[in-house]
Amino acid sequence: MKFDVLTLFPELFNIVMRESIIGRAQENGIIKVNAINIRDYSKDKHKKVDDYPFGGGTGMVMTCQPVIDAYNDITKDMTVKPKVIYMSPQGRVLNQKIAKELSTEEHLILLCGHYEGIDERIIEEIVDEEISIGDYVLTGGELPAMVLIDCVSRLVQGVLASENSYSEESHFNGLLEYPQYTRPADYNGKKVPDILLSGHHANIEKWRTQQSIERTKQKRPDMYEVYERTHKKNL
Ligand SMILES: NC(=O)c1ccc(NCc2cccc(O)c2)nc1
Repeated sequence: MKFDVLTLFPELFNIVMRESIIGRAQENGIIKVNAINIRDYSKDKHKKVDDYPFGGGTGMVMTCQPVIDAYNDITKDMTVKPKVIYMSPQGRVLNQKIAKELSTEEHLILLCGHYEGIDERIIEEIVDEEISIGDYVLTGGELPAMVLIDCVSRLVQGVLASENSYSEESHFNGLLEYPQYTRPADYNGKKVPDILLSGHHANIEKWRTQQSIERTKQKRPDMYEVYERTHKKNL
């Protein structure tokens, strides 16, 4: 899966996306993250990429020309135009379901805005979808783009060590994750629940499911309400 990222700060991606699981997935050729510097496409003699908003107001707006020219350049040889996602506070809020949908795409283009946003005509011209990582405003779309790349990439076949490592985890099955323990079995007098040391896998699975349900009910009643509706017969 390939991500082309249109950004004013490509170095951010070159450093962060080279580390850990995403970095290894790039080395293995499963994922490719290609950061493109929008500023390189500015035709302004001072390489300006923003300007004052018409109608007044504080802050600056990203101009059309550098972004549209960058998009046209990276897609000029593509027969199928990839989906363009603009990271914006106005977007559909990212969740595990959306991440799963996006992980089936071969190629995504992510557009990172800055300042107070981008000229609306960019959205009309090239953006297919706006996605937000939550209801708050950041200084730029780069962190949201990295969050999206991380949560989508880990669902791509071969990125995580084992497929089922995400199928049981939080949000994937509509529940929060059960508590996890590792050695030592007794840490400062705090013991690991006996059931987990029993080696009885059927009982362990039952205990874990019950823990997930209880945690979801307590921490995320909104998620529990959906789970209850879809599983009411088993509860
Ligand atoms: N919640 C998010 O996903 C998110 C995304 C981007 C962003 N900042 C850049 C920006 C972009 C557009 C308008 C705007 O006001 C600010 N901040 C938060």
